[in-house]
Amino acid sequence: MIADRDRLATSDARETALACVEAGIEAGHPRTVVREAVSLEGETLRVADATYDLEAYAEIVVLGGGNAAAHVAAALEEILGDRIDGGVVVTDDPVETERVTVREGDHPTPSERGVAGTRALLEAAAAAGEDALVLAAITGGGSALMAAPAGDVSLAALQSTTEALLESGADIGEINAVRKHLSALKGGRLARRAAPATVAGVILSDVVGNDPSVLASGPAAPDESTFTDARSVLERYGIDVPEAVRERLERGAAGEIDETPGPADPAFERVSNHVVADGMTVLEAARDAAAERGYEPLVLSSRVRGEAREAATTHVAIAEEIRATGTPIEPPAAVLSGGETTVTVRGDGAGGPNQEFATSAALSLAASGTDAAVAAVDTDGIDGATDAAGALVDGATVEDPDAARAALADNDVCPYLESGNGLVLTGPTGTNLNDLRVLVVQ
Ligand SMILES: O=C(O)C(=O)CO
Repeated sequence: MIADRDRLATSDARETALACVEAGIEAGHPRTVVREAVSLEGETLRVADATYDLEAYAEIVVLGGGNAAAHVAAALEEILGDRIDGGVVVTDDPVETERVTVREGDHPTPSERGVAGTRALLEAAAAAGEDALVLAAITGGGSALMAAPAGDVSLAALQSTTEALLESGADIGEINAVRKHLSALKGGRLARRAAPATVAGVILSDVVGNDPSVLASGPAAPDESTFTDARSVLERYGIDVPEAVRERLERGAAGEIDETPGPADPAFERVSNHVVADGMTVLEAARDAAAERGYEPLVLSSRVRGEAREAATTHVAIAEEIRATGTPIEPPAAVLSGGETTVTVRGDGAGGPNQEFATSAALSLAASGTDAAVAAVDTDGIDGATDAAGALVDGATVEDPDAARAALADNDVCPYLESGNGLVLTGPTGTNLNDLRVLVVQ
């Protein structure tokens, strides 16, 4: 899965960090987690802890989107075979399916083809009858991939708003509060389109806390955020948006446009959202891989967030403590965390949160002389808007601390890491369960 693995795995600590990354991503792949969470016995379909009597439904369709949505659709087809009548998913990681139509879109910036695919998805949702069972394959990346600009908002306006939001340092709940109010699908509007069909969300969570209304901007979840919240996010982060976006949010806040459907909306009477995998799925597998290699594992949290470079300093401090005093665990040890850090972009370069985390960690490791390797990856294989999943570093990565600091200052760590042989390249992994960080302390 990791390109040029041998070149990267130059020490036992680095090898172990890569093994943890691979084990975590593999454990979170839909072919694994969907098979665990979904099963068919006779006419009873189990999705997580819910059961559906298939005799009650005239058709079964798979609808959704996200980086891993086609893999979810393929896994559902394996389980349900020709019981699936059709469906549409929009993704940037296509895979062959027999019955569900896979439409390609783009991530992290929405595109024309994504809009076209999403139109087909909305049409399929509207066509689902009262006696249909909709399996909603929803995964991270869905917000950009399932692009359906609402009202007078153009695709170009949605693209520039998306880019400004992603660079602002706002968290995913804040970003998606805005996106939900610019969309014909997000914020529960897909479920409203499909109602009164029964909807069972099969969700891979890449958001801290697994809130289905935030995940992929909650196409099938009631939304409690408001137009006013969306305006506050833009104000809080000083985000400039095109006129049509500003006007829509203003009109919505003034009550001139319908709010996204909330929990009391009848559209959700037959909807249940099931999270079948999340960041902890990845962390548990990575923890086991570390233990198998003789490293004492310590899972810190699946909920780490905040500015990537600062989170790195804290993580390295924990590694330093382990090395210096054996607290809270004795080396050799592997410290693991998940969640999603952010980058407040001030410069004009290439990189992503995991690459900034790794660069900042490498600087701290070099400064303290700590013998540790650090891997930080986005489990979908795409960190920021680069081709790298993230990076693998140690204290030796930073030969020139000033150059590393300059790369961070310009948010241009991707070329810096590339020149130091630090980038981890996987290509699209088929899943998306947030970030994984592994610190292996010798
Ligand atoms: O909203 C999205 O698309 C995300 O990746 C978070 O789920």
